[in-house]
Amino acid sequence: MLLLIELTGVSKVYQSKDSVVHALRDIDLKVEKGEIFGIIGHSGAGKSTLLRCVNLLEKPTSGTVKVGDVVMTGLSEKELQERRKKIGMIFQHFNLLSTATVRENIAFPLKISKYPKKAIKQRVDELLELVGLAEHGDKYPAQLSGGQKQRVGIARALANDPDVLLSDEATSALDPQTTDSILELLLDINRKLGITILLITHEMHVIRAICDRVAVMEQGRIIESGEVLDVFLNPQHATTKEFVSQVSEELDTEILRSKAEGRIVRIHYMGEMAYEPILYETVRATDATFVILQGTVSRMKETPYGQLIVELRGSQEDTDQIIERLRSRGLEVNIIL
Ligand SMILES: Nc1ncnc2c1ncn2[C@@H]1O[C@H](COP(=O)(O)OP(=O)(O)OP(=O)(O)O)[C@@H](O)[C@H]1O
Repeated sequence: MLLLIELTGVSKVYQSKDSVVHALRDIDLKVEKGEIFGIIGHSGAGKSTLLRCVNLLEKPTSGTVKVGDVVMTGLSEKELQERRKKIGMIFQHFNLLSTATVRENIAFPLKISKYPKKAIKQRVDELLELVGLAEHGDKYPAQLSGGQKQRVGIARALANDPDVLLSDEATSALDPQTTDSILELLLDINRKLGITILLITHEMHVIRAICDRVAVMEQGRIIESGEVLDVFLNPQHATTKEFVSQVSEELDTEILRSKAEGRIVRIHYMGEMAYEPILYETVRATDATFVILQGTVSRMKETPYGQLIVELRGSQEDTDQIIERLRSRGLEVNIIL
């Protein structure tokens, strides 16, 4: 895989008269070309600072930032301005010009890049079509819904045909339904244009919906990172577990404990895996029985992903054997009780 963004040993210290804030501490991050990479963390973890260090809107105190072949931290201000044209950015509050129409907002970066006038109109038409706003070009931002405003933001960010899109909490100001439609648009853009997306969020839902890999930040550090599925199935750090629980079914272990006669396990399955026959066959080979206590199906990006909470009733030996066999058939099994 080709690396598109590479941060090495990046630190950022904000220093004022009476305080020193270590916003980023020795960050190493590699984002591959074509992937959607998510950074999640609580408020103050350093996400915005990290994102803004990628296009050098924020200058790292130390470390290097490379985007494509270009060492961003080695560029002059003029060179930076040029390189930034190929790094689009979208924002939580859209940052649109309120006195300009949708078309004018989208045309803005093209004018700065000295696009020929005729080509601008055509490019804006293409972008309006891409983000689903073909009918709204002559409106002003105040006449649009939040989701539509973000679509304008996305069109503007894509105007100069960037290789990277940085997304700073792009869906945080939107309701859940609108959030999903914007996430779908980002996924669509990633697929159609092959554009690499680096996004920051405090919502695990966003990570699960569209990201390939995720990094968890806390106090200026990356505390955990990996493929989204691996992090979901095996969160290591307490903060990661907390984020994962945002999108997991809550289990009332007290109730389970009082009702259960046997051992309770959580089985995760992915894609079209036919878990029920596997479970049935595996249990049938022993003297044990099972009861399904809870089952959910959701999506991880576009792959169906489910969890099944099962009570295994039988001897320790039988239930051990069942768990081992399920695991050997590729299912992820966690023992809850
Ligand atoms: N310009 C600045 N001057 C001084 N301190 C700053 C500045 N920008 C950010 N910080 C501090 O750096 C730390 C990281 O902030 P940052 O905004 O990157 O976090 P975040 O994870 O994006 O949080 P949020 O989601 O609240 O924006 C915080 O303690 C913040 O107060």
